[in-house]
Amino acid sequence: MPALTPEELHAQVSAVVAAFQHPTLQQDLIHLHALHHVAMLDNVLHIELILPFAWQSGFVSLQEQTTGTLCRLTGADRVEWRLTHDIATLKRAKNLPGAKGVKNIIAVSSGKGGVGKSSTAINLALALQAEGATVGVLDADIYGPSVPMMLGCEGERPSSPDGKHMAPVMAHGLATNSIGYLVTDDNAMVWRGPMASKALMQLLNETLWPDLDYLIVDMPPGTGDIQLTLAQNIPVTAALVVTTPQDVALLDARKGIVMFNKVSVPVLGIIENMSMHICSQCGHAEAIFGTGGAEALTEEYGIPLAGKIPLHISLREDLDAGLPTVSRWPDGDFTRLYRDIAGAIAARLYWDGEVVPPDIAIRIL
Ligand SMILES: Nc1ncnc2c1ncn2[C@@H]1O[C@H](COP(=O)(O)OP(=O)(O)OP(=O)(O)O)[C@@H](O)[C@H]1O
Repeated sequence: MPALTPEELHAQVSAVVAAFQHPTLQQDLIHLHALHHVAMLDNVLHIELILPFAWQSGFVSLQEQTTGTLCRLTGADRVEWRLTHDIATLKRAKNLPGAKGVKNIIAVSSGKGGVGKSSTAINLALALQAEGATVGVLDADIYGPSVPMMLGCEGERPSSPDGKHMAPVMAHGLATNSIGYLVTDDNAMVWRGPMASKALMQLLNETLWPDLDYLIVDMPPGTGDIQLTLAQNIPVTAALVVTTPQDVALLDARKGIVMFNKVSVPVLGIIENMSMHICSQCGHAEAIFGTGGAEALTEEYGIPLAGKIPLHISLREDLDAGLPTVSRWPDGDFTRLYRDIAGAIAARLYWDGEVVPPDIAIRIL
């Protein structure tokens, strides 16, 4: 096969890459300006992509689906792929100035306690990381700060390099801070609303976050004053509402959606947790909390169903061991599920959002 000119090579690769379809792509990769570099060296085709949202799973599909065709069309022996992420900063609700070092904040909330908001927040944070992003977690769940326990770093304390700011606790690659690192016993439980909101805003603004693509904020459950104040003041890009399929949880999830609407925070999706019980003995799936509720909610508010996570004993055991499922079983089925949800969320955040210049993080230490 005669060697292609660089222009011909670029045209061939562009055509194949442009034809690639994936649920996360609302425009093809060429229109997205993702194809950064194409070259043939020693009969190895080098292709570099730059994506504005966390896209590792999409990248794997692209390689699987196009490598053979590309070799055939270009005469290359193999393809050397490279993906770089340059995650876009997206417009925040009410154009609030961002938190230093943080590109995008995603609030994970629930209308009521115990639906698995923290479990979902942590596994999604780890899944976004696995998808190629740098991620942090702010545990704002003042009434049950479970993030330290779930990440296996109970008893740790953030250090302070300057006596004013806190260096986050690093756990499983995530930069984390939690009221649970700072307040022992049940002290925080008795804080009144304004005190709690102030403490949480301080936690957000006085943590020395490393450059983060996404900061997941595990919100306190419910829709009271604290939640409303936080939803209003945290520079959130979008929110996720976690619910279970029971009517009572759905009723509260509805209140959560209304609360975010009130303060102009877009709700990116609803996550149905504990949607099916999967028996650890026989694998039988049973809808012990009912079915169809989250779908009804998504229809009513025109908000997408971001995903359904089953109720399974291993998800709880992993968290109790301080080794969340996505971290403990990187190739497991539940990890696949969380990564699919995370990839879809990252993409939707980008497609629904408006790209703004990142804040320049200036910190005086
Ligand atoms: N899908 C699931 N399968 C099995 N166990 C789960 C699942 N989701 C959550 N759990 C378990 O349920 C319990 C409550 O979860 P979690 O603490 O995440 O809820 P929450 O909504 O954040 O609660 P709160 O708001 O009261 O802090 C935990 O023990 C957790 O491990």
